Amino acid sequence: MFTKILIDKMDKKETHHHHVQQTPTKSLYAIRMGVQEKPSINMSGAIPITESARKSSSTNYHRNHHSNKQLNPGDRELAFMNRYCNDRQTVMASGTQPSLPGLHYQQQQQQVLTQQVPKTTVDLSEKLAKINRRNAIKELSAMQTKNMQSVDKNEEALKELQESIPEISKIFDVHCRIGSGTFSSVLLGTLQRERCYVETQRRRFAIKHHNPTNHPERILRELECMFRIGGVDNVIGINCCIRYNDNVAFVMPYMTHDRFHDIYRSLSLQEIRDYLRNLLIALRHVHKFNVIHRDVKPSNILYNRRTGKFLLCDFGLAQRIAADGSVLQSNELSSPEAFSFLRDMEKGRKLMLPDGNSAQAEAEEYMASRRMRALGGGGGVEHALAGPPNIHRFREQAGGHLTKKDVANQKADTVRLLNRLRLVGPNVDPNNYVISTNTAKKEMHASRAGTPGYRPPEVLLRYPHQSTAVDVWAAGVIMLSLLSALHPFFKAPHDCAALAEIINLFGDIPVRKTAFMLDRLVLLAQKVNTLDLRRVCMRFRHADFFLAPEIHRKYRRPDGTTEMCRSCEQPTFNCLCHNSGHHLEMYDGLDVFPANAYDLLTRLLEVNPQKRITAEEALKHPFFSDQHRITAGMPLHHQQHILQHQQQLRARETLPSAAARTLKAFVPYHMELASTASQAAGNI
Ligand SMILES: Nc1ncnc2c1ncn2[C@@H]1O[C@H](COP(=O)(O)OP(=O)(O)OP(=O)(O)O)[C@@H](O)[C@H]1O
Repeated sequence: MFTKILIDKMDKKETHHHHVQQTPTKSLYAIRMGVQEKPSINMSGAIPITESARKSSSTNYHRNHHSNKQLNPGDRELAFMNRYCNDRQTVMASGTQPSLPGLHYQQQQQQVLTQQVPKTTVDLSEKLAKINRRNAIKELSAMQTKNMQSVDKNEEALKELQESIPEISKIFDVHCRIGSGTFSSVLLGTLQRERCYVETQRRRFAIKHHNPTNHPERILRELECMFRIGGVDNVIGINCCIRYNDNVAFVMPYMTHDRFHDIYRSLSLQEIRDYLRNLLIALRHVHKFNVIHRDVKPSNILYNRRTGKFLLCDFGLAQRIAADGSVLQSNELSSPEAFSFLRDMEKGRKLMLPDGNSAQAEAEEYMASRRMRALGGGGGVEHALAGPPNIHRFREQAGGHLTKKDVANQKADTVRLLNRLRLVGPNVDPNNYVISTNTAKKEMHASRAGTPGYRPPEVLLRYPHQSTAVDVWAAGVIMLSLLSALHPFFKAPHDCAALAEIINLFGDIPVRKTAFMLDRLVLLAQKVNTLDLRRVCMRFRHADFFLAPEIHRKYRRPDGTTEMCRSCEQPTFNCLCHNSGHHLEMYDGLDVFPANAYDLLTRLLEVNPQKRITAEEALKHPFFSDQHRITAGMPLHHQQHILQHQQQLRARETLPSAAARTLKAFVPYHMELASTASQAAGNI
């Protein structure tokens, strides 16, 4: 049956795709026509255009270019065309023609230039204009195909949900797709019975529609985690679960969140501290249940920068560990555990609480957090990462005139560093890079569940007895991205390369030692030095300063060369090796993070899982000490009051009231579909 569904779907997708490719939309057609109908381009590639039109197109482009993400597809086309026109004008202006007001004047200039410019230049600029036009058309159609595909995917997800669980559209107004992963599509829904409310007062829900190919036991495991663990301490809860045949949807409180990719470079120290604290609170909670989340990564963290709210979601890969440290297999659907769980869920019906995650509730919470901030308290912080105190001095050094050679040198330095971090020996066999030293036990089977780039050494070393330390490592990788402003930090295509990246950063010795302790032997061709995490983070975050020509000139040898460190392959004054023996440029005052941030980072990224800090211990680390929150110049008694308030808030953690155990029972309906589902809706 699965196969049939899959084939049907694939057929549908393919037909649709053909349709998309063959029939350009009206707007594309119009734009194509526009391009073709333009007057033939003269030697300067200029299309007569008034100055005011030029200005407005240029302003539009700049405005749109910066806010392109918020634009709808039509606007994006407009932005693109504006840019296209601008680009053509740039080509036109590249013939040293100053931009002058007035159409008449331009035409005069064109005539003058026609007479003066030799034929070869004319040919060249015509060719350039043609190439430019062709590229623009290509780019435009690619952009349109992408837009159409995303609209298609959105509609496809809506249609699929409504077709596979028909009752959903009797309970919810499903608005759009808000996310998708390997195993599911997540859609935004509001209750139909709240249609009478103003839109902003309607509670919003995230409906996670599992792909029918997702194994039922896996879905059950995720559901169990969300039910038993979720709803408190920054862990996502569940409102209800609806099943129809082989289709399952989880209904969860919706949370507006920021994409990590958009914010990781600009988070302030306080925001980073709050982000990590919230993550560790969530992990401490999950780990209390002897559960490894196994997929801790930014896209599974919902974080709202404005309100400071935080939720850890997606328990699709979670695993329970037994007392002896072995990973428990998920419950079989017919096992007594599964039944007892479903019974518990049934009882959970009565635990329903009203949600408060409407847009209005969110705005109110934001205003409350602003008031708190005004008093000097925590919560979401608006301002971006403030520059270090000595930033001006460094800027002066870095801001000197850059020659082409300087820029090339800068690029080469960074590329060398990235290559050094990502290097994998050419003769390594990716399927056979680690062997077991314990010949008595031949097991090499270990769980690899997780996302590349976030897997810890013990997973890459195929160690079967994994623990909650797996998640702590992933939290460390997130912290590494935040401190270095490099995301994703680890990018290996396979586990062998992933281990190589870890060795390239932490050195071969810690990895060899850990491997030995776990009865493993890593096959390494050469020694690799440990790098200094703080300098690596600073090097990426403040690349401009490390690459400032002034500093490079200061250390250049009389013959024009620069001494390089053979181990980290950087100039010796920028050496990144731990305990470097070189004379280093210290960049004092450049770093915005306190030393204890790097101390915590080192402990989260401890190669040896048995020595790695736990989430609970990490929360007691001085990096999170409240002393950082005492504001200079404010009477202490006032701050005491703030701290008390903060503690009360923290007791609640940052969980929206919405997510507190608002559980609905699992609704396995088939025949009695209408009655049960409506009843479920009534209970939300
Ligand atoms: N409660 C929610 N509120 C708002 N958005 C959500 C919510 N839950 C999930 N999302 C969005 O949907 C995306 C995918 O969700 P989720 O990670 O649970 O699905 P998945 O199929 O398991 O994904 P992956 O395969 O990437 O792990 C998230 O990254 C997030 O952007």
